[in-house]
Amino acid sequence: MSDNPLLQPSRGTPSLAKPISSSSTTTSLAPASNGSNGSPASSSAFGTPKSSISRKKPLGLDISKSILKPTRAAPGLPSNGATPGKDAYISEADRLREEIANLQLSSKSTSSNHSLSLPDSPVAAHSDSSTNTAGSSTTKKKDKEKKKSSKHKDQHGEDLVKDEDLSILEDLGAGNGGTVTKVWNKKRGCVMARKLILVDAKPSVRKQILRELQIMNDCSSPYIVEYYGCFSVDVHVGIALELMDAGSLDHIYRHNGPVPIDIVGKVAEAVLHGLLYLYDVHRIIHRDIKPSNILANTQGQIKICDFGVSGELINSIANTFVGTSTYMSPERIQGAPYTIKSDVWSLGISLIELALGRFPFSDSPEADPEEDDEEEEEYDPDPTLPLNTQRPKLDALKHERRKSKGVSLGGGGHTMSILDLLQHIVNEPAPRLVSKRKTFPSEAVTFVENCLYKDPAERKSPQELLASDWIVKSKVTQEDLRAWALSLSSVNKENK
Ligand SMILES: Nc1ncnc2c1ncn2[C@@H]1O[C@H](COP(=O)(O)OP(=O)(O)OP(=O)(O)O)[C@@H](O)[C@H]1O
Repeated sequence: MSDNPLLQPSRGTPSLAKPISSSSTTTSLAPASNGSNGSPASSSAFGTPKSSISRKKPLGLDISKSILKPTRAAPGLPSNGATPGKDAYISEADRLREEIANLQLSSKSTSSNHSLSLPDSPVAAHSDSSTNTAGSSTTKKKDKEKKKSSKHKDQHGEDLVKDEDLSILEDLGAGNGGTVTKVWNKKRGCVMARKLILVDAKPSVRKQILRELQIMNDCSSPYIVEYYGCFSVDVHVGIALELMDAGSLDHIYRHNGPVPIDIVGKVAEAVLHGLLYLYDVHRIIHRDIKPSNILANTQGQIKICDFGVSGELINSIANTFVGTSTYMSPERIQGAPYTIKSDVWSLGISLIELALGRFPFSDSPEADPEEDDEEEEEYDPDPTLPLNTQRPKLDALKHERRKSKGVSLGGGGHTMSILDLLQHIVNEPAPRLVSKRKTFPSEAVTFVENCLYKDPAERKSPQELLASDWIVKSKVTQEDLRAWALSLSSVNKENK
């Protein structure tokens, strides 16, 4: 996932939408919206780029934090002198959360303009409009800055999470924007995930990015990956996050096969709660919902990350990749404003992907990995087609699918380019939750259909979806989710 904590929302949206609209009847890019009402976004709301067209990067850095909700750090690591064990880690992680929460409380109690009222940050834009009247004095501003700067300090004036306290344990993954490693926080005695994003920006912009990221401090939800802090590391911006020890859903299905449909239902529920929390409480639209931004842990929790809070970060990611999300809704591809219903579309695509174990868009239903053998028999190479449109040999195909399931743009002998895919999303019927080999519950099929109406007005809202039968009648408990997470081969391997 990218740092949608940084970053993901509209990764590359503009640059992709433009070619499409020029080659089809699609509309040109509209100004980004900051909310479901479709009104034009303010310059900073939700980290939305001031001009979405000029943004090279996908939105959506991740990161979030739920200070008040206990989540267990991954087991198996020694703590500072304490007997290694689950309880030791829980208490360390909780202690850190409490410490941050206390700092927040004291900051808030001394001023209504607490540290999240940062200039140019999404929340800042929001809260400034209500609390900052024309007469804000210089003194007040200074006080505000002071509180901001103490936000991540402990009672000794030290940063709560500093890069030098983190020792690298292992790589967790890499996305377009950065790399993620599992780290041991020597000072706090707990494990964390550290995301490093290569940022191509001058020091002042870098500082601005770090300020904007502080908004994640204010996120507190059991459905949002917890944020512990951020810091500068050479040319990188580092973000310390809650370690989700079962990993992201894309890794999970790639290593374990399709996710059981009942578990997919709980994923849907968790993502919807997370989206609603972000929107209702912080007026943030996630903008980059996809399996790699949905994470699970062995506590049986499912959380989202990588929502875009820092426009500066999105703008400054050094990676030259001009990405786009293949999970983007048709209206977004056509340049319509982003709304929470765009996230609902991305959720629908992600759910199909998890249930089938492959990315749903393909020009051949035979792209189902379970059906590789059939494909081999049916494949009939056409020597008149260019080499790069020929289907590769089965072994290579299988290898490629294993490598790139989830962003599979190919199948059936042809390779779909990213522009073809975006055209396909706009012009063809939405994918459905169907498989030749499995029958899914009708409630699940209907739920996904409701996520994937191409017209956002018809598409259901998160509230409506949460009230649907598939969610309401689910009998899957958190204990079941825990058992599922513990059964994953990737998790088992880790624990050996
Ligand atoms: N908090 C976390 N706990 C455990 N694993 C994580 C965590 N955050 C990220 N990861 C792992 O690191 C991988 C890389 O994450 P990153 O956000 O850099 O990119 P991405 O979301 O996979 O791709 P993209 O940059 O295209 O969005 C994720 O796919 C996930 O497997």
